[in-house]
Parts: sequence; structure tokens; C-alpha cells
Amino acid sequence: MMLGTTRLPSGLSQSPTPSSCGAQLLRSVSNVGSLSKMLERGQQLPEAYRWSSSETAAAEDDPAELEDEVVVPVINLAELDRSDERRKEICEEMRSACREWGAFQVVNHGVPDQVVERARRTSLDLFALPESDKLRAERPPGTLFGYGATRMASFFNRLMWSEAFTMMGSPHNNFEAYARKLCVHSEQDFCKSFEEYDKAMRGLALLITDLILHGLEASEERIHQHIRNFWGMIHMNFYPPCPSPSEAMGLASHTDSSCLTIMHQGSVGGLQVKRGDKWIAIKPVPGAFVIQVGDMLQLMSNNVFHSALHRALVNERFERLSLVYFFTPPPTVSICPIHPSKPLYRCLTWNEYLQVKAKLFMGALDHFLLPE
Ligand SMILES: O=C(O)CCC(=O)C(=O)O
Ligand SMILES: [Fe+2]
Repeated sequence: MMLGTTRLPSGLSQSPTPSSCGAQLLRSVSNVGSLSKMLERGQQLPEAYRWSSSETAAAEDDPAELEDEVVVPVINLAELDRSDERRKEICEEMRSACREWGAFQVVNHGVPDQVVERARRTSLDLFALPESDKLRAERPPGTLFGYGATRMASFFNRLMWSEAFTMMGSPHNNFEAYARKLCVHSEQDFCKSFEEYDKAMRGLALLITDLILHGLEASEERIHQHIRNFWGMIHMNFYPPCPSPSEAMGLASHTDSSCLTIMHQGSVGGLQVKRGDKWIAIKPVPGAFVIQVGDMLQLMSNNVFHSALHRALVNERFERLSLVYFFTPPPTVSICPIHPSKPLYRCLTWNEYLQVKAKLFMGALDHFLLPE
């Protein structure tokens, strides 16, 4: 996802639409959910959803790629607290993955399966709502939160085969307002399920960001204080089965604007990360979270780590849900490269970054490079 455009604070102050749950909205915007139901197997994908084969080609389709399979590292957190040595090893595994891939998976992370399953079920229930209900939470233009097509859609002249939903996590979660807007079956269950998930993700994000930044020769106490104020966002992507997956794009290639992204992709794969000139699938590992370096971590690390270029492909048989947690700086706090003798970037606020990203998209980080 490309997070956001313009003024985050105005996006944060969304209030529930003052309409009752029984009333029908007059407006009806078709989305891939309803489109996929209308399309029978074998029927052609509408032109607007058709991408060129060079854009959708998967490296795995090439048998030469399979001989020497390269995989994104899977890091086991089970014995993190066993000893200082083990902790250092894990830090080094993470830092090496962030340098080489901008991504890795973690297992034995301590987040209970039930918390993940409940949040996934609640998310699927949301996407299954009638379109008129989902549209009650439609994201207002220029803001971050709500329901709709991905925000980076404006940079592409083709439509993507996905729909998404974004809510604010702690410290300013707006789950209750969204439960009301969406007329969910049980507001209490909805809020509980996302509160638990948000709490677990925040804990994991703090732990992993700490481990990654450990060793950047910065004062750990200072880093910890700093990232403790970071914000969370819960973002759900839904990809219905697609009648012609080789021509379609779930989510086009992008980097995340966050500091760190934690994603649960479930058992249906589709996520790919670019390494050199090849797309490599991040295959689902049971119980794992995919961790990705976002643009802000690239800046904070002064280019020691790089944000991962990634995309999501779709398939013909299975629907797919990716449950994403973006860990971001607060909108107006100054973010700088951490303690380098020669900073490559000037300091910025996340708000400022989002505005530039909304204009330049992939060129946004370069915009903040200091002259040599
Ligand atoms: O669904 C996926 O695999 C990718 C999601 C993603 O990259 C995003 O939401 O930013
Ligand atoms: Fe992303």
C-alpha cells in the first residue's frame, strides 16, 4: 500500500456518517467483489482490469527460476530471551534480511492464533457486507481511512483486482466509529476483535523495530522512547477469485510509506517482493507474519535498510485476505536518519512525506535526499 496523501489530521477526525443502518445509499459504485460475482468463469475480464503480460509475469512461471529457489528469510523468535547471544543472532538475521530483501517472515512471535483468526474472520465479514453498507465508510478523497480501491490507484491507468479497508489503530483507534458506519452485526465483537489484534501488532512492531534498529549505533533508550510514540493502522486487502488472473493485478508494485509493515497473508499466497530484476514469491508459512521495511525505516536507517518493492497477484480459485498493520511515525513529529556521521536525507514529518508521495509516488524518498 502506498499510505496516504494530504492532511492526515483531517483524515483522522472522520465521524460516523449520520445515516441509519436500514437506509439505502443512493450511490452505487461497483467494486471487484460484486464484479467477480457477476463474471462467470470463462467470461472475459473487463478491459479496464487487464494489465500487460510484462506487468503481471511471475518469476516462478519461468522454470529456470525454480532450480535455484531463493526464499525470503524466515526468522524464529522462539528463543529470543534465551540468552544475549541468541538475541544478537536474531538481530543480525533481521538486519541482514532488511539489507538484502527489505523483508522477512517471523514465526513463534507470540501472537496467539485465536487473535489472528478472530481479526481475519471479522475482516472477511466486512468484505461480505452488501456494497451499500461498505460504502457508508467510503474513504473521502485525500484521506487515509475508509473503504475503497487502493489509494495508489491514481498512479495507474488500469484497475486492480482488490478492495481495501483502512482503520486507525492505537493510540487513536476509531474502530467504534467504523463499526457504526458499517452497521456491523455486533459492534462489541467487532471492536474487541480489532482491539486485540491492534494491541498484539503494536507489541510486535515495537519489538521488531527495536531489534532492527539495535546496533545502528544509536542510543537504544532514545530510539525506544521515539518509536513508542509511533502510530498504528489496520489495513485489510481483499482479492476475490479472478476469472483471468494472468491478466489481472491484485496490487501493483509499490513500497510502503510506513516505518514497518506487518502482514498476515493467511494460507493463500500472492505477495511477491522484487529482488534485483526478479519477482520472488513470499510463500505462506503457517502462523507467520511477513515483515517489510517501509520508506520511513529506510530513511531512519540512512539507507542501511531499504524498503521492499512488492506487489500482490491474484488467482482463479481462492479468495485472499491480507491483514496488514502499518507502524508509522506520528504525523507531525520530525523523523531523521539516526545518528549517521553523514546523513543522506533531511529530516521530515510523515505528513510531509505523504504529501510528496501522493505527487511523486516511487520517487518520494529521493525528494528528501540532501545534496552531496
Ligand atoms: O496483499 C498483499 O499481499 C500485499 C498488501 C500490501 O502490500 C499493502 O497493503 O500495502
Ligand atoms: Fe504494501
